[in-house]
Amino acid sequence: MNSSQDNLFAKPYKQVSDFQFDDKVAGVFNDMIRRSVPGYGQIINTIGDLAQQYAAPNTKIYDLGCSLGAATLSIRRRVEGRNCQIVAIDNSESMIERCNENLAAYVSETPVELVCGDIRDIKIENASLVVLNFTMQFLAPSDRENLLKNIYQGLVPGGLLVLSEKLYFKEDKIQSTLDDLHLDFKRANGYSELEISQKRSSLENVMKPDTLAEHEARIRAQGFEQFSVWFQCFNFASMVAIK
Ligand SMILES: C[S@@+](CC[C@H](N)C(=O)[O-])C[C@H]1O[C@@H](n2cnc3c(N)ncnc32)[C@H](O)[C@@H]1O
Ligand SMILES: O=C(O)C(=O)C[C@]1(C(=O)O)C=C[C@@H](O)C=C1
Repeated sequence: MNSSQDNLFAKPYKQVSDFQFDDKVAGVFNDMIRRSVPGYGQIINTIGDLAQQYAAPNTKIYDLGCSLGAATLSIRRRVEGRNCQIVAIDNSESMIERCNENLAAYVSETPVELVCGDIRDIKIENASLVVLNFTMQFLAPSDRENLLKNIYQGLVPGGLLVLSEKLYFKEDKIQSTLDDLHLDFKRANGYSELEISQKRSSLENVMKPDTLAEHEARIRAQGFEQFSVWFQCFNFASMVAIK
């Protein structure tokens, strides 16, 4: 996938503005997320494996907050021949434009409906798999329950939700220990102290992580029968829930 190197926060800003998924971010996003989220590549590959297990014939698969289409591409490779339709949605025009190019680079018989829109406004229907890969953390906390309701109602029985998120920990020493490990991961990937601190300020008002207990309680409250974390590295986790 095409992406320039992320140096968006490398020069000092007098005032750091709130993080947005604009054209600048979309242009470096593949590099940014791989250097910022431990296990991202593994999570993308595993979403494909889960699609192979869960995508039921003649159903839909939703990739909510698809960005450049990494999860959609991973899924599409694994569900050929099942008459599935993938619906990939993002409200950033720059992401959708680039996602469209990325999808067009590979031949596939599985159609992808690419939607530039808000995931809070669409109706999920006849879904065997719904993916929220580091997207829900950017919704206002008050909107998260409704989104999960919509997902639960739109899943077929036995359907799967994959939810990946940055986590917050209520226990202060655990929070600071795992946060420090994440910062070391970013340093090891070449980010400077200035880049790390400016990006942190930029995300502060925009990205509001929940605790794992909050995620589990909200998911189970919708009626999901089974729930587990299948991946965790430091303060990043990916969860599965089965209807
Ligand atoms: C961290 S990125 C997701 C990464 C992507 N799922 C992946 O696996 O590479 C979050 C994405 O969610 C999108 N987003 C945030 N809020 C949204 C909303 N309300 N509706 C649609 N997309 C949204 C952003 O534009 C951004 O592209
Ligand atoms: O928490 C951070 O420092 C991050 O950079 C995380 C994160 C994410 O989890 O989505 C935030 C914004 C970018 O989309 C890439 C990574």
